[in-house]
Amino acid sequence: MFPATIFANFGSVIGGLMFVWAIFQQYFPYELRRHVEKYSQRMVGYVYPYIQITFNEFTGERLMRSEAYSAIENYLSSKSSTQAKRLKGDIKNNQSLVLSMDDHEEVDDEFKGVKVWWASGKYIAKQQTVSYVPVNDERRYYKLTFHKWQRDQIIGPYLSHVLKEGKAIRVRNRQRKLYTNNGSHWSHVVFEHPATFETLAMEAEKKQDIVDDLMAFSKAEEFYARIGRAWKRGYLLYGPPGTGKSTMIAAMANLLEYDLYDLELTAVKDNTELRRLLIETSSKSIIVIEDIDCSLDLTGQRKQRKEKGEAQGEGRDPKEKMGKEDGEAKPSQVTLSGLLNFIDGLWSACRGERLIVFTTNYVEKLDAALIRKGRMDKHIELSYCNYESFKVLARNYLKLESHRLFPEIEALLGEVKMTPADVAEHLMPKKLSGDVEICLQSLFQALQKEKESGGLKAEEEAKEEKSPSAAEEEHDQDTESPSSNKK
Ligand SMILES: Nc1ncnc2c1ncn2[C@@H]1O[C@H](COP(=O)(O)OP(=O)(O)OP(=O)(O)O)[C@@H](O)[C@H]1O
Repeated sequence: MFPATIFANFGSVIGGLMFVWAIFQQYFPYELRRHVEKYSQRMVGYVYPYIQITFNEFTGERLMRSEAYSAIENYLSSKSSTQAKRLKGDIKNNQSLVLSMDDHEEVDDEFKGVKVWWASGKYIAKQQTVSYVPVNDERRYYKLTFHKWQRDQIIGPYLSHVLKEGKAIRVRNRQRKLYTNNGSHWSHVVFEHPATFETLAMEAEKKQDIVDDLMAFSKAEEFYARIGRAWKRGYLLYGPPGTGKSTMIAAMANLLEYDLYDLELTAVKDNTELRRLLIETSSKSIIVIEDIDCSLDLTGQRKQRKEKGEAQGEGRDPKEKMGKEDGEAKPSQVTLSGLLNFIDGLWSACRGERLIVFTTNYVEKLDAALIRKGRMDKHIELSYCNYESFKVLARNYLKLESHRLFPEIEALLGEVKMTPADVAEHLMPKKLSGDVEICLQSLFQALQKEKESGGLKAEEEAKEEKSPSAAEEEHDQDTESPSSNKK
């Protein structure tokens, strides 16, 4: 038979079937049609060896965007860019180009030796009866097809793998945020601090220990679930102003790719407001309470806002640093017990991983209840610049590994207390062309001047030996469980 004849016959058969279907739809009652559809689908089911699952973009009565659909979209984006012929491109978070497969495309995937197929599609939804705004009624979906023999493998492990991976990709691609509370509300800006653990001036071993701890925490979801504890960890960073506490927090956020919530306790009205603010924080975040000693006093009462600057002593005023306005002094209402109750109770009930970080310049002022084990799991001391930290700064600022002045600077740093912030100030080139010699000379002279003006470490240590402070006694015991407060 000629192909033309075949096409003619085929066309007339299709035409005939369509005619019968149209008549059937028009003259037979809905109930009968439903039965015919049901049984014909069952018949197909007996011979069709595949299972299909559809994931619609919008679900529920209020047509919320489905989380599963977004996760699948993220999961498929890398496969789409290598397999699909027609792609859609979009810029997400103002930064990265995200590709996904266009409608009616298909990609395949493999999971533990089992092959599956994903197809994208769309259909036009029925018009809503009342609509004052133009409605885009195209509804998209992904359809997953797999062999029915693999039902258990795909519906269980494969789908949870897809959802988990898809969510992880979204977290990696998202633009991270720095939240600050203006009274009872969080407002945010994009968080783009460049600090990393590589650029942080600190002893290599201590740094590695912190990085390992953070990484272990971020991967410990199953562990926390097994032992029945909330996936939370508390850090206390203490040390003089300018030793890098804020820089370390930024490095932590960059390492874990978490958001930052900078909680200004003195701007919070009472415990109820505090609770609300903390509950509003999202998963994968670091909640920071800076200068905790200035926000809560030892009796557990919050200090008045005016007092905070005064209590700061030699430290810089954190309000100044965060660019916050100074308000009028208000009666204190946020209490230490309010904060502790939250850390122990409600906060634990919030799903997802969170770190809480307290910083202080005066660890000895803190209440024992606040920093006891279980609340603050890790205590990290940031201290004056030593030679190892100086070498990190010299590498960062001057791209220097060695120099004839290094031995003299090493000797001086052993004798003089200078913060990494001050050392960094000297190493900051005055001109962009950066004269290494000028910077090192400037630091060398400053250290010498400091030594001559009596800032000798040895002298101070000798004095401290005569009357050891409560803080140091504690610190000697164990940096993992530092000072309880000696009132
Ligand atoms: N350990 C460090 N490593 C690298 N840079 C540092 C370090 N410490 C301080 N700096 C530099 O000094 C500046 C001030 O440091 P930072 O604000 O982190 O200190 P801080 O201990 O948080 O001070 P404060 O107690 O006053 O809040 C930083 O912007 C950074 O450039």
